[in-house]
Amino acid sequence: MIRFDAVTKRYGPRAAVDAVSLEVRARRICVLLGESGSGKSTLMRMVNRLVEPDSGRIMLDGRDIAGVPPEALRHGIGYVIQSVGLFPHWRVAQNVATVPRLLGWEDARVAARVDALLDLVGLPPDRFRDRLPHELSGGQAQRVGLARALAADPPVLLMDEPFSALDPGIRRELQGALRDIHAGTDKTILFVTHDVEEALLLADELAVMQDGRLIAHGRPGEVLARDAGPAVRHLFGEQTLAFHRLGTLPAAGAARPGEAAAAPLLPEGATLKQALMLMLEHGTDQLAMPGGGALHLSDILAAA
Ligand SMILES: Nc1ncnc2c1ncn2[C@@H]1O[C@H](COP(=O)(O)OP(=O)(O)OP(=O)(O)O)[C@@H](O)[C@H]1O
Repeated sequence: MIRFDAVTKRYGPRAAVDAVSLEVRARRICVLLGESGSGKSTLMRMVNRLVEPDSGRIMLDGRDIAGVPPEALRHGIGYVIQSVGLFPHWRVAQNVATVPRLLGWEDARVAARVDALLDLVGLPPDRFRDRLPHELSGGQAQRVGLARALAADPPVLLMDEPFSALDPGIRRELQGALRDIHAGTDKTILFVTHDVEEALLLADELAVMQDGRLIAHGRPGEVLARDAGPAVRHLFGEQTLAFHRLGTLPAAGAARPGEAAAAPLLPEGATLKQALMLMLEHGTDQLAMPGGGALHLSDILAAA
């Protein structure tokens, strides 16, 4: 769906993005992860032509975006940024309706779409549609920003550290809301963050950047595999890499047949990290699996 072919962008002698080739498959959430200055935002901003590459090519649905006028391109790409960027004198409904209005939708269609989107992002339209941006909390403003990006139903969403400025609790709520929205709408999402926990929570695919280069790409479990290179180990923390890896492994895969008498029951679909947390919480070294079987602490250690 989004393909970068040897894309390079230089500022002076330094390459902000250095010969990056990456394919983001349709309907996936691909998280670009890397330390500050590694080139994540620059790579993302080339997709909607806010930045032009010096060399290489970016294909969107098989079409070279260099041949698509930026305005037309951006109508098919939602863009959400950390500072939200709502128009301060426009009410929430007007802000959300920006792109549908540019596309010439009729009033009734715009109004219905605005209400549906406010519902989708968890803001009851009756309470929120007539508010001004300064009457919103940071989390509510970010929800409006997400609604606005989704307004014309673009197949692609670019999200550049959208939740970084929010409190941890609100941030988790919005991460959950984004996963739900993604599950219900089939968008292809490119998401930039330097937060490892956020990346692992959201990513179908991880693309790890360092000094402008793509140094790892794959499913989180592949990127965090035991043979991960030094840069990935450093980013995820030498001490915590194995723990993060447990979060990518389904507990069901490590369980054994048999009973775990009187042991706590692990929820359906839990990871080994969740299993370990549950063992610590209950001070036990065994869990019962939903549908039968048992998971022992030694099974977790063997898989880590
Ligand atoms: N317009 C610009 N002019 C000059 N240098 C730039 C410009 N934009 C980015 N850079 C440089 O390119 C490099 C990559 O920047 P970029 O913003 O893409 O990194 P990032 O990984 O998104 O960082 P952060 O997480 O801090 O946002 C940095 O060294 C930055 O200083």
